[in-house]
Amino acid sequence: MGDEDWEAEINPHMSSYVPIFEKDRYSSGENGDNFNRTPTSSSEMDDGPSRRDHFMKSGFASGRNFGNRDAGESNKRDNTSTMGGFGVGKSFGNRGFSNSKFEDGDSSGFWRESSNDCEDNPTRNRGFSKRGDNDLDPDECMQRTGGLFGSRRPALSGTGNGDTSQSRSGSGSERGGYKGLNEEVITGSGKNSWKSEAEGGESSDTQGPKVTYIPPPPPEDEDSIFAHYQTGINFDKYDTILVEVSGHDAPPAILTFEEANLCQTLNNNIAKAGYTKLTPVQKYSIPIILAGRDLMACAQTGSGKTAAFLLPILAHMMHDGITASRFKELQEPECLIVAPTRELVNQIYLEARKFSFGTCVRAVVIYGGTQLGHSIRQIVQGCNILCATPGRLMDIIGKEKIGLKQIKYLVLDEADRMLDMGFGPEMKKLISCPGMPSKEQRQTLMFSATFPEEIQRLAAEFLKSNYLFVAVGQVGGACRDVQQTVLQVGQFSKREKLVEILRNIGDERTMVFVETKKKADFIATFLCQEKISTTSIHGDREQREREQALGDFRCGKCPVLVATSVAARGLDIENVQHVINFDLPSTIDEYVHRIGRTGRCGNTGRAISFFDLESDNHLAQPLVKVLTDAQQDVPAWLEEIAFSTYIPGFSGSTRGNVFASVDTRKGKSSLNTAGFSSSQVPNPVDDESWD
Ligand SMILES: Nc1ncnc2c1ncn2[C@@H]1O[C@H](COP(=O)(O)OP(=O)(O)OP(=O)(O)O)[C@@H](O)[C@H]1O
Repeated sequence: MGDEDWEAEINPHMSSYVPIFEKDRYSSGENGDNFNRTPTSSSEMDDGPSRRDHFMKSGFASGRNFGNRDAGESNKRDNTSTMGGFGVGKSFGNRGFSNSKFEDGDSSGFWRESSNDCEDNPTRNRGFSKRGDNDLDPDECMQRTGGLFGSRRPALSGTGNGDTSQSRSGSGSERGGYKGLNEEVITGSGKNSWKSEAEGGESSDTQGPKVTYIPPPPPEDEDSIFAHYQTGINFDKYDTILVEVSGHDAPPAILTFEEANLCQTLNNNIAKAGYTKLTPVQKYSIPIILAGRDLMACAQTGSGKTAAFLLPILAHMMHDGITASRFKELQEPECLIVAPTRELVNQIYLEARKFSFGTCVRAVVIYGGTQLGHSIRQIVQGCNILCATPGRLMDIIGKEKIGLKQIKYLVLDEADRMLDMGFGPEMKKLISCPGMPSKEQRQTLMFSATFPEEIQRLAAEFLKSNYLFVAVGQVGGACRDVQQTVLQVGQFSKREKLVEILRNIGDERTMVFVETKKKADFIATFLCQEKISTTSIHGDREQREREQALGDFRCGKCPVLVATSVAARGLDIENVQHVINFDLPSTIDEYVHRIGRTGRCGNTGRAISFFDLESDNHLAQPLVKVLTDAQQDVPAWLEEIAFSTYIPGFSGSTRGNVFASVDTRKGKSSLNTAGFSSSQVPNPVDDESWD
């Protein structure tokens, strides 16, 4: 069927129900969902029993979600409770913050956990951060031990709140791990013989309350669908970035959208999205995907990787034809896109919806933390492109609402994360699900800004042997449009420094990354008390709260977003001018992703990192390399630490290969093997709920 035929098949009634990140959209309530009311500070205070349970389990009698408040009236209200919720402050308050309200309250809450979360942790000096935050949550417990990829988590013993962590960890694995704390429990089915024992164990529906959250639908009007931000002054500099393609018989790059020879509808959508010029990763990836080749592509953060895979996939689908998008109990999508976080899959979905506008292709998004029935309802209405987080995807496959027989395109966004110890086992299961076409029969595409060598080797199992590898510029390196500053700040001076910086920044949008979920709440609350409008996002927050936080940040209501690494990858938020690493992450890859939330699409941004001599020395060497490669100033003290810290396996050169991450088939080493790649070190967000 030709392009035009497909374009004629527009279904004006095709509706999709996914969240958007605008506060006004959270007032639905039409589904009768208690959690779906317009959230106000008071309503958030007024948690239902399930949430209270949740907080108790997390070691917070109350107030752990106070970081979600903006300053002002609600803030005043919050403070009272905050004293109860976080009212400990031993670790912070006794050191230079003696007047802090956090000092009040009983010591059973934050302090006990903060002794693990926030105090210096000598083990980090070795680059193997012992994650003090025992706050395992069941979503995260999907990262089970065993299997090919081993355990994603470091040992849990010997840390403060051991009872909580161990019991919760244990329950997570018993349950097979696909559950979020409040997710609906899926009863095991005898038909799911491909499921592991652990998954088979996920049969109890007595574990926690059901998730009832139904995300509000995104706006359907064309202006909203095509809303976009401007490319920045450095967009044209992309042309000067070196690109290397390896593998045999790579098709030549294209220079313009016209050369891609896409159908008229796609071209119209590209124009409406404001795209006039291809970015380098698009110039190389689009023809490769159009030629039907498997691809592993590494390109810097914010340089357009999403469109690089969506456009050629859509072009193929328009050209080859798709199963009609109509109501069916079992849907068989042609394209499956998986990504590590809920917010990211939703963002990819919105991009897919934008580029497929006016075509017969129906994109659907499903992710954890939302009502499972809602996900199923979205799917059965028709599904050609499925954007999913791994846990929810496996649930839905287990429920036999999705068949994999028709999959022609499998995309792993943030592929290194999808294949590491955390999600790797799920991805392996996915490709061995009944019906999933073999790698010879499907096209597999992997994208990321970082791609450690050993993960590339694992990736080979998913890809045809003749896959192509595209490396754009300093892959695995930081985007040059981000001005990076590293400051030496001790643990107990960090809050003071943060406030000083934020006061100078004013209202400019800023993401503040911290190490743990509890610290995210704590710092957000602290900033609110300092009258800095702040919200927070992390894996302990309910999905409704996460989406509201992102919405408040996007629209500028709360210009400061305190986040754990759950927000480090992929999120594309307009006008984020600053990233502050209040705590540095454990891995250099994570650092690169975090600072990539600013300086996107040719815009400039700033990243400030607090380097704590007590805990961050293991990062000195790779940090010096990243700074040098991105032509940033390297502080002399950092260089000194870098050279005095021996790290096995690190090349030592700060002027190494132009391509920081290279195709492992060429046998070269990569930046990310500097002793700190994400697959080698316990993941910095081991305590996180990702999907
Ligand atoms: N050719 C283009 N012209 C104009 N804008 C573009 C173009 N390609 C992508 N963009 C915009 O650039 C922004 C960043 O794109 P995208 O989110 O795909 O980056 P990314 O490379 O996937 O980043 P990350 O590594 O952080 O996931 C988006 O707002 C996207 O719409």
